[in-house]
Amino acid sequence: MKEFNLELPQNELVLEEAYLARVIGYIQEEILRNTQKKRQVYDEIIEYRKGQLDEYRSDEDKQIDYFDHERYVQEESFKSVEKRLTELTELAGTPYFGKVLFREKGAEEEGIYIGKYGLVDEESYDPLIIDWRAPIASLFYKGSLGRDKYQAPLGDVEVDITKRRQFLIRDAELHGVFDTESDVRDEILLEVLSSNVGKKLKDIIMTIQEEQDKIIRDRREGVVVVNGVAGSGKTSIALHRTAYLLYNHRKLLENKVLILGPNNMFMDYIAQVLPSLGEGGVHNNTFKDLALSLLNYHGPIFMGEDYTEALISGDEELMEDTRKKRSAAFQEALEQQVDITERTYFEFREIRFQEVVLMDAEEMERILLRDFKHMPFFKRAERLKRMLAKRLKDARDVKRLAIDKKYEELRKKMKASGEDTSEWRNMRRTDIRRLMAQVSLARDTFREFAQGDYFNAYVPFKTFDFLTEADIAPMLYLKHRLHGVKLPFTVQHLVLDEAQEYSLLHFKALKEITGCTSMTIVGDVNQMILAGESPMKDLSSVFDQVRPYHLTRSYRSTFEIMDFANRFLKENKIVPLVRNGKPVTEHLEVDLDAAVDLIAQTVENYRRDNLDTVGILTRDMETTRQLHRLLRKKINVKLIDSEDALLKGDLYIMPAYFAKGLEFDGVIMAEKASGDAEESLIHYIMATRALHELTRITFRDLHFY
Ligand SMILES: Nc1ncnc2c1ncn2[C@@H]1O[C@H](COP(=O)(O)OP(=O)(O)OP(=O)(O)O)[C@@H](O)[C@H]1O
Repeated sequence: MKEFNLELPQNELVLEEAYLARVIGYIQEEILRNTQKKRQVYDEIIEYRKGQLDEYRSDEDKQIDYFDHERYVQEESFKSVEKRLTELTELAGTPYFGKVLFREKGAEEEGIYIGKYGLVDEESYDPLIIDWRAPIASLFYKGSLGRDKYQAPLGDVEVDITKRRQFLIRDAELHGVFDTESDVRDEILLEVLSSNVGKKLKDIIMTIQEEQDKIIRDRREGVVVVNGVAGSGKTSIALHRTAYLLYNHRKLLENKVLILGPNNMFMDYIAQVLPSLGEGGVHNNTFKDLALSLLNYHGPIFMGEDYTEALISGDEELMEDTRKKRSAAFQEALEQQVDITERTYFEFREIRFQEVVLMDAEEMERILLRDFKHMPFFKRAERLKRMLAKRLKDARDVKRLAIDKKYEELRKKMKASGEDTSEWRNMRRTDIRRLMAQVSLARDTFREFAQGDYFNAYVPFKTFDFLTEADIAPMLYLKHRLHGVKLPFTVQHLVLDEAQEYSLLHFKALKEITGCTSMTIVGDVNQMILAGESPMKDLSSVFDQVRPYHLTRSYRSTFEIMDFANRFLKENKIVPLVRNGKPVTEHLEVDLDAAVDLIAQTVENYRRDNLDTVGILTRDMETTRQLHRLLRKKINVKLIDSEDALLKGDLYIMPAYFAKGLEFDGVIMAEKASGDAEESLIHYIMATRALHELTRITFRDLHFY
């Protein structure tokens, strides 16, 4: 690895080396202690198990009970010891990466070391390492020295920050140490950003920037909305914020965070970040999959890549329908439909059982439209059905009692006069049977009350004779309004990534279904697949306590790449962090054969430049498939033609809309020459996927064969 100057005065360096040695020594002892503890827990379990088996040799139920309980205890103690061992093993290589010196009012200067996990010397109670998520660790991520504050459980604490020091420690050795007055940045950040990406998104705790840290540590309550340019760290921020919130509100949030991303490929791409920060127990999904399972809809639906393809290829009808279904007017129309459904779904009428009126039309209307207005409509109908069933039962009991009474009197009379009573029994049975048949008939008149179907109410909104992706959020919203939709788990914090694609109805449906008031919403309004207004820009009409953030600085790409990508933006341009790289290369309007050769050649050049992952990004699926057919004769490239594909390997070809949120060391934009200004957003998405090198190749008049 690259060595940095160890630029401290000799005496300070000696002190730092000594501290590192102390901490590493302590970690190793802790590893030993925990390994023994693990062994001990294990042995105890084995011993105990043997004893139990002997004792309950003949009682299978007891044995099963025991194993259920034992498995639980075993899992709990094992989990915690194992988790700690994993953390300690990681700390043994890089125990910390930062230090901050500060003085509280009237107190001595003190210093704390910041690492991925906390560590306390159990004898002296000295905090050897402070977890980066602890409130006091925020001092390390502040933009400057001097007066500042951090949030403690009992309120803000004012401090004077006197020094901020960064360390590069690998394999328990000190490779670099710097004092930085301003943001955590400079050489370490540039070094991190200059390295190759790897196949999955990584954590950024060593180099979180102040503007990012503010969002990560913003308070739990309310809705944080981040609109940021490509590469500004939105996904990273959302995930680090999740880890931060879990650490500081574990009881409330454990297993109660839901992260929704755009597709499964993206979810897989970000899957490592939270575990690498020591956090699990978070629910992940895509909006589509979650919604379809809540809708319990298994019919055909035009969605995913087919739908996106149709949109970007300019299918006017589909675009218009999509725009319509994203609009505020459409939400209004759905509300009206709820209203119409409530008033017309059932006929308000008298319901009788023989001569008994179980409910008159007026009461039925009152129950369905007024008394239980706070409940979803079909829930009210279920309630109505239960009320009717109860009244029917009561009426039946009265009748039944009357039958019993009638025959009892008859029996007495016949007995007194010495008549044969066998006949009355049959008559009684027939009467009861008749009564039950009438009850059943009466029940049939309101049996269907509990079977309301939201889908019927949605039918008038179907534009085509099939459903499309644009119908999913409205259907979910409508189902929720009519039936009340419930998630199978509790959500206390909701994270939405790539949220520029969400319509008002998405936000409303999610808010109401989860009942969640704490959210982190991130997206880039410049990366919408179908250009238009994104409600993400102002969510105050949907949520309370909205705190918007705007990020313009990008960390992903070189200066040259960002400068190039800015061409495709009219406003809100990216502010590049100055990290220079190779110039962007363009080969415009070449013949197809030459283009294929150029792509293969560029991949080879990228390899020579030590780039690991390379993405060949096209505009649509047809170009992707055809180019893949031509390219695979020359290079081994993986075709990504489904949003559920797995990113295996290191050279891919895919349409740009799949690459949203992903990144590659080198990117080749490969497309037909068209000069269509409408495509600038797609170009922006393509260009901003690249970290180190970017090449654009356009080919003339493509006649694929
Ligand atoms: N403070 C940071 N230190 C180091 N790397 C960072 C930092 N912030 C962001 N990055 C890196 O920049 C890249 C972009 O981050 P991320 O994917 O989170 O951005 P994004 O805003 O979600 O991008 P997109 O809009 O393209 O989805 C990642 O490689 C990430 O690791």
